[in-house]
Amino acid sequence: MSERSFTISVPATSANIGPGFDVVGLSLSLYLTLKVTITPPTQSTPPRPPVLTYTGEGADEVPLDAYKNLTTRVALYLLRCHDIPKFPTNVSIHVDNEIPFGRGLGSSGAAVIAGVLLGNELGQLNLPQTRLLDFALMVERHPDNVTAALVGGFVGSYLRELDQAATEAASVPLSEVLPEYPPDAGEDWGLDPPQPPLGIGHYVRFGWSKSIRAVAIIPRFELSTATAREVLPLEYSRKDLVFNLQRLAVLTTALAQEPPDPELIYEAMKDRIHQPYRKTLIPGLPEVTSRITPETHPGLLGICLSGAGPTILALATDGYEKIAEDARAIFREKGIEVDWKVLTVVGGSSVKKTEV
Ligand SMILES: Nc1ncnc2c1ncn2[C@@H]1O[C@H](COP(=O)(O)OP(=O)(O)O)[C@@H](O)[C@H]1O
Ligand SMILES: N[C@@H](CCOP(=O)(O)O)C(=O)O
Repeated sequence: MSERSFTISVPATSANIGPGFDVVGLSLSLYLTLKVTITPPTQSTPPRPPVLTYTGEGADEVPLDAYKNLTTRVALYLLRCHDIPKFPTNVSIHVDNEIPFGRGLGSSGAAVIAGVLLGNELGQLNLPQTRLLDFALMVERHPDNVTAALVGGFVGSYLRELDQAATEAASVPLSEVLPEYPPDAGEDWGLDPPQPPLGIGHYVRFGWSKSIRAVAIIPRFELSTATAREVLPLEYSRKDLVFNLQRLAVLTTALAQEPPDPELIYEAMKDRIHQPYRKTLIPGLPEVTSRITPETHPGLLGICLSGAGPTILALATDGYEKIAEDARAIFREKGIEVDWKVLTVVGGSSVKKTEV
């Protein structure tokens, strides 16, 4: 057996794009990259868990213990589901991450997809993309980020209605899907891991106008997705649901038209399902989304919360700097500093074998 080496690359994502809560996602040009090397065991190299090194966003907080790190725990979940109880010996993983944590740019979705791809490679499982998505959806249970991160582009997805048995299989607590593996437990993890039902997630890729860029205005504070979901109601009025459905139906096609129509898109990126409830967690959100318009900022198409926030996503064909700097000024009035980046819509995740 010879040394194997490969690179996994997963893009950031922006979910929702206004009205498409838990439905649509967009893959963007910031990357989580894993460089992986597997050295064959020799008599003098005793088995060891993967060695993880990490640079970039989150480097000061991410666990480097392979049994605690989100990406490697997801990889181990895949391996265990295929009767492989532990990591192969002598795996080295260097992670470089450009996706900021807890900002609404899909860092956790990217970490989960990286883990699924890592498990698939480590176990040489050759799983099809649809099955990889099933595993990702057992961990991150809203499909918008993980689907866009895996397949790339502007994507809409839904979860298949499952029968009783499959619903139970897909509803197991996350702690059973991803236990915090004790490093000294050897191969004895106890319970068989819960297998994902087949074909949970389904998606379609929409068109995307090549002239549209995404300006990400990124506040310098973290907001966990879990916290930003806790403030949402469990029920909505028919009026609010119809408001969002009308806009989402228009938006998915409007963003593919050449040239894109700001009048149509600005209104179609409005939302009544999640943003109004999240404004308590993101000072400045209503002001930024209402004061920056296509009339005040030529080139702007529409503006919304990115994922669960706090990042603001402005879609535009021009005028990127003015949009971002004016958003910065509004956030500053609330005592919040931001960074901003102009991003492009990119393809999905890749795994490339590298020569050693
Ligand atoms: N590359 C990574 N490696 C390990 N854990 C990660 C990575 N990226 C994100 N995470 C975990 O996901 C958390 C952020 O997830 P979440 O609250 O959903 O925000 P986001 O909007 O960035 O996805 C981080 O605090 C961290 O625990
Ligand atoms: N639909 C989800 C998307 C969360 O995205 P993230 O990038 O903030 O993790 C939601 O709005 O809760």
